Amino acid sequence: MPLIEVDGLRHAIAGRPVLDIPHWSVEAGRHCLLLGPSGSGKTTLIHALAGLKRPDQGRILLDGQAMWDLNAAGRDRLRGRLIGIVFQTLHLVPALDVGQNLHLARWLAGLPRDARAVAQALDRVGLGARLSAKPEHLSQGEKQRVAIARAVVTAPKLILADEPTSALDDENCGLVLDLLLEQATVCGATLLVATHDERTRARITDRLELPKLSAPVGRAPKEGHAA
Ligand SMILES: Nc1ncnc2c1ncn2[C@@H]1O[C@H](COP(=O)(O)OP(=O)(O)OP(=O)(O)O)[C@@H](O)[C@H]1O
Repeated sequence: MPLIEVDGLRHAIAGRPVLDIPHWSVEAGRHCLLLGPSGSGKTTLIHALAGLKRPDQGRILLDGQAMWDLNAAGRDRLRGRLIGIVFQTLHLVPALDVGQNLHLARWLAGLPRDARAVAQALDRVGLGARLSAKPEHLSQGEKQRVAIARAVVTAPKLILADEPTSALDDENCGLVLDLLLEQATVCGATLLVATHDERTRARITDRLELPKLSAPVGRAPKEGHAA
């Protein structure tokens, strides 16, 4: 059974078409790349899948549930139950230490407090010793690993990772991909990695290629006016 099923998905931003996906599905447990040049709508699709940005048209089924038929609270619950997200800009909460960032993710997912689950998730990314560190005291690579640990501390069925490697050198790119694949396997999760990083192509063979639907413009036109 598909974990992700998308039909007739269309979205425009400021009058410019960004997404047009007639049909796409990903079977449970598969690893899939979401490929496309900068501006092709990868982040927009990740946010639509996660119930964070409503698409203009179309249907998104996650584990058989229609994400956008739910109200905001229902979407929050479905996201909490099913999805772990590694955001492009990581979004660690700077005022909270590493452990608290992971506890917050579990709380937002409606899960009970579980210090062991948090410690295990950090151990699995090699950061067990940094539980009490604030994000500002971590290197970029360490922050990225915390973001991965936070995405999997809820034992999600779907891991969404938005451009997790493009800012990394070859060695760290390989390490982060290894970690994502390993964590997906540990959780038995479906993994979707959005990227324009060519180095990821050899590691994950399933793919959705997004075309760029319209040329970039210097300034976004007003809502409702096509570029
Ligand atoms: N808030 C916004 N206002 C205007 N245009 C936007 C906004 N957000 C996104 N866009 C435009 O929508 C298009 C798709 O953006 P999106 O971030 O989804 O692409 P992407 O493939 O993830 O790009 P990248 O690889 O650079 O992160 C781009 O052309 C972008 O400029």
